[in-house]
Amino acid sequence: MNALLSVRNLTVRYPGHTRTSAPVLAVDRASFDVSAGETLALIGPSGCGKSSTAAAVLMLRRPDGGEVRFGGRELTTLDEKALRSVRPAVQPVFQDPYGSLSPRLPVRDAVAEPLRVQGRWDPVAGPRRVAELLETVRLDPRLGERLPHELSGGQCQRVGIARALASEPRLLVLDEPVSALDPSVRAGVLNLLRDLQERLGLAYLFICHDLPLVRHFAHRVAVMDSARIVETLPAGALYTSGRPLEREPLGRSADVARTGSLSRAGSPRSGPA
Ligand SMILES: Nc1ncnc2c1ncn2[C@@H]1O[C@H](COP(=O)(O)OP(=O)(O)OP(=O)(O)O)[C@@H](O)[C@H]1O
Repeated sequence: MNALLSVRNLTVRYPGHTRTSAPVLAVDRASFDVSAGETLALIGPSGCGKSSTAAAVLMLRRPDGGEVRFGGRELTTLDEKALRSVRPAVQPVFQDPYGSLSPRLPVRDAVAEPLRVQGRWDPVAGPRRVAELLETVRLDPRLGERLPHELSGGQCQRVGIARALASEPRLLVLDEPVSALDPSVRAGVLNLLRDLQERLGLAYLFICHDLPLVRHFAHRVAVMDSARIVETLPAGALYTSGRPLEREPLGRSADVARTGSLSRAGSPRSGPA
């Protein structure tokens, strides 16, 4: 099966922090595929390059090398005008549910915004579509009147997902989509994402620090360390029955895969979270 997203030798560099310091190599020749209906998790210690990879896939940052092929089109060579026709199909969902919404925009306008920006707003069908999108993410359409601060974190993240769905995407880049949420509401949002994937055949690039959650939610896992993808494996192979899986040593990332967790500081914790 042809991959929906095919990334080859992706390289992202940032300028050095001072005029004399060397550039930061944030992503070093990363290669991976994501198919329709599939979730590929991107895991690794803090600072290893996950968000930079996501930003390059979203074309929020032009890569410094490599290819990002989406739906058969090579994105890195497209100019901004050509990219505009592709952007709706690749949508982000970010970690901070409040930060990704404008504080003064009622929920219904936040969800309608992509339709307006893409010239697809219709005064009759538009409000109906917004209500339908809110129902799709299991929110009462009457919440559309509210401002983001009048919603819970979980409700706000559902609005973020509804807003992404308004563009009729084929790939969602989920950058730690539940890590800012109360543990009691995480499962609801993840179940929603899984149902949407099944119904709509969405592909997910899922950035996450929580390995038990990755094992539960993803199909495959790409392990990043120091800007490189060091291994890609089935999510079920991260570890089995809570017992460490015997694997060839791979340095820090292998420790992470064995022990089942990552700390924000980048050092693995001593056991499954
Ligand atoms: N705008 C920037 N300018 C300079 N360096 C940056 C910039 N953004 C990220 N970096 C550096 O690039 C490297 C990769 O950062 P990135 O945010 O992609 O990692 P990450 O794996 O997503 O980390 P985290 O899990 O903490 O979010 C880090 O060394 C980081 O300091």
